[in-house]
Amino acid sequence: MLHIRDLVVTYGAATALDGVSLDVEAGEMVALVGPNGAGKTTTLNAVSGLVPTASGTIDIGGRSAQVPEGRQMFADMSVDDNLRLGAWTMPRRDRDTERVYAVMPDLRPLRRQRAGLLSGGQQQMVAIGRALMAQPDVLLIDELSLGLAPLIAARLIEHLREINREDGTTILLVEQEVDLAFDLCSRAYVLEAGRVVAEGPTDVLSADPQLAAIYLGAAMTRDGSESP
Ligand SMILES: Nc1ncnc2c1ncn2[C@@H]1O[C@H](COP(=O)(O)OP(=O)(O)OP(=O)(O)O)[C@@H](O)[C@H]1O
Repeated sequence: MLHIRDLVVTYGAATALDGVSLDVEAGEMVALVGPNGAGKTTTLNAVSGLVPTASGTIDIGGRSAQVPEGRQMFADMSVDDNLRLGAWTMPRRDRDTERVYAVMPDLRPLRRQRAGLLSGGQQQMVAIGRALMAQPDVLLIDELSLGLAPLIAARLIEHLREINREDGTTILLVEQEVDLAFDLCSRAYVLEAGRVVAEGPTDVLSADPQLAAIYLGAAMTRDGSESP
């Protein structure tokens, strides 16, 4: 579904991605993890066409939609109108927000609320819902749990599981909380300094003590500080 080969992205003189290759098959949920500045957001932005690529190829076998870091709500607009914005390029008949409420019923009672008044977790649900309105084959999610309480983040993971199960939506998840990402995803890529340094089934990766010590533990706490 998504095939990236030897991708290089530069920002001026700085190389953010230095030959990244990754594959996400249809219906798969794959995690992209790694320390701050590894190039995770750049990878998603390159797939979405938000940053130019210097070389390499990106093949998507369908439509992609990105849930950006920081949610980016239109605070004065209702939940329903925020959702509809995700489908602005679609025919009018495809702008029905019911599809989102069906997979995230927690949002339904909030549909007329101003998005700016929602909690962080609710806003993240709207951000996911807005991306779903574009009926993507591949959902690219940047920092799902950032700033959220663990229970709320776990609830969002359940929603993603449901979205994947219901629609077969393929998911590429960038997430600092490795446990959370590995709970959802069966495979992962570990990025460091613009390169893939490890990849494989998440149960194998998390059982690798060297990898855990270097990439999946100390370097990966939510606030970027070292864990004990
Ligand atoms: N707009 C930009 N201009 C210049 N350099 C950038 C820009 N965006 C990112 N970078 C640099 O590119 C590298 C990769 O950044 P990126 O945001 O993709 O990493 P990340 O893995 O998503 O990090 P984080 O976990 O901190 O969000 C970093 O060195 C970063 O400083």
